[in-house]
Amino acid sequence: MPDSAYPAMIDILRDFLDDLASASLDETTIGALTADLSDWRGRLEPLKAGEDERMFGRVDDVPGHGQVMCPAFAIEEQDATSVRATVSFGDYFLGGNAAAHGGAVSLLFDEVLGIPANSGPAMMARTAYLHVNYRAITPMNRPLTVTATLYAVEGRKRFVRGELKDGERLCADADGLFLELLPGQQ
Ligand SMILES: CCCCCCCCCCCCCCCC(=O)SCCNC(=O)CCNC(=O)[C@H](O)C(C)(C)COP(=O)(O)OP(=O)(O)OC[C@H]1O[C@@H](n2cnc3c(N)ncnc32)[C@H](O)[C@@H]1OP(=O)(O)O
Repeated sequence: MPDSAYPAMIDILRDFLDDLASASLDETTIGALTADLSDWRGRLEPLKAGEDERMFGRVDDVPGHGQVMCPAFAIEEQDATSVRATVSFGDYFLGGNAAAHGGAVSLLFDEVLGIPANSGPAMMARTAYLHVNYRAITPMNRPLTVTATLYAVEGRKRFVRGELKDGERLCADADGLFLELLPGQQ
């Protein structure tokens, strides 16, 4: 995707969602925003495309693959069985009491554990289960470290563990089973 403005547009969209989530809105602003968003719906609707033609979540060389569903993480280290990345939960991912939403933490783990689960040449693997333990509050708006390691492979089963840390403090850990798809399996 050389020279595309898409990654910068996704960055602005992330910032917009953080600003929206952290704002106290008056009725005039809500009305203006509704009109602008409605205008954009009209512009985007005719551009609907099949999965293979979409960009959202499918851009390999930008953090988060160019989507805003999950916090963008930046990979610092990666090998065949493990990955380490930094991530920050913006206001859009606030749960309550200054802690990140648990669903957003799970979504992050699904994405990050999916990397070592899918790093080999074999068929793609899908998440069969993802067990998440919330060990301490996941703080907002600061760099955290997320890691994932493929620790066992049994036939089609790939077992992956992950941790989310604020410095040395463990915020959450996860254990996932990813199953290699069979030929023809969706
Ligand atoms: C933010 C967006 C950005 C997008 C940007 C894309 C970027 C690209 C990055 C890639 C990163 C992908 C990471 C995301 C990955 C997903 O999130 S995938 C979406 C969530 N997962 C799903 O939708 C899966 C839904 N489930 C299924 O499709 C099927 O259940 C499965 C997982 C394919 C397994 O079905 P199956 O092949 O029929 O397997 P089955 O014969 O039932 O079981 C095989 C064995 O596994 C065991 N097993 C199966 N399920 C379980 C279970 N839940 N617990 C324990 N054992 C189990 C069975 O007991 C059996 O064991 P054995 O008897 O052989 O010892």
